[in-house]
Amino acid sequence: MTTPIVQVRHLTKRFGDFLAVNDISFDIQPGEILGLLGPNGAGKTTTIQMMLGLITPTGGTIRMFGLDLATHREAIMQQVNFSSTYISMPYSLTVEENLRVVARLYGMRLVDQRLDEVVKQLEMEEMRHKLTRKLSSGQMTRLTLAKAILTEPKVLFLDEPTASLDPDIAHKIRALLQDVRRSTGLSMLYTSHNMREMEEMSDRIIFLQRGRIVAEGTAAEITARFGDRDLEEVFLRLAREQAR
Ligand SMILES: Nc1ncnc2c1ncn2[C@@H]1O[C@H](COP(=O)(O)OP(=O)(O)OP(=O)(O)O)[C@@H](O)[C@H]1O
Repeated sequence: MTTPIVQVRHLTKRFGDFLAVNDISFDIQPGEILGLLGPNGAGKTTTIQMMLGLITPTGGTIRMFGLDLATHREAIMQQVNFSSTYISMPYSLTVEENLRVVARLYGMRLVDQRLDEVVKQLEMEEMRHKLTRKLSSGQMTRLTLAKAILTEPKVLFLDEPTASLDPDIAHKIRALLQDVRRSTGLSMLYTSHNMREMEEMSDRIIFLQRGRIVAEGTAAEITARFGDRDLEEVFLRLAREQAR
């Protein structure tokens, strides 16, 4: 057995009387893509925000690389990055300037070489010198992804990484993430509302409903367990139950 790169135990978040995340435990192995699925309000973003140390858990522990996030956040975050549609970057800077700020924050060396590489991988040549305020939503998604892979993290949190992308570039980005995972052993926690994408990308999936894990396994295992045809049917069933 390999040692998990991420270990989450009994993680809980309460907002007042409301339990947004309710005693969840899971591991992520080196090189594994773990899908985090659940209807709106199930607790996915709250979980990711706790794993990035942006909000403090009410209970439970998060360990990465064998270290406790509560006491080693800075060391852990050097090896972690994330992409989310909610990220905002200074609009008055160009794409390249924004990426250089990220590189500086992470204390990266050999920035020029790495920048060229990422711009090429994400086909961002045309937008490289554009002001961030002038980007389309698909270009903005690519910028947040570039920011996420630029620092060559060991763990990547991807919250809807292909939102607003056209099918062609979304396909290329999924292939790129798989390539990076194969060549570097990168681990990912991945969310998407696109069930086919979740089936394609995730080695394993955890399904959240009202803050609790209600199913865990490969897409095929989860589908079989509920006796449904595909992940989409499982999702609809659990989303409708949560809404009741
Ligand atoms: N700061 C907060 N104060 C009070 N309630 C909150 C706060 N942040 C989140 N919540 C609530 O916690 C629940 C979980 O929200 P969360 O954003 O984690 O869900 P999600 O699974 O990411 O949903 P979505 O798919 O819509 O992004 C929601 O009911 C939300 O209203």
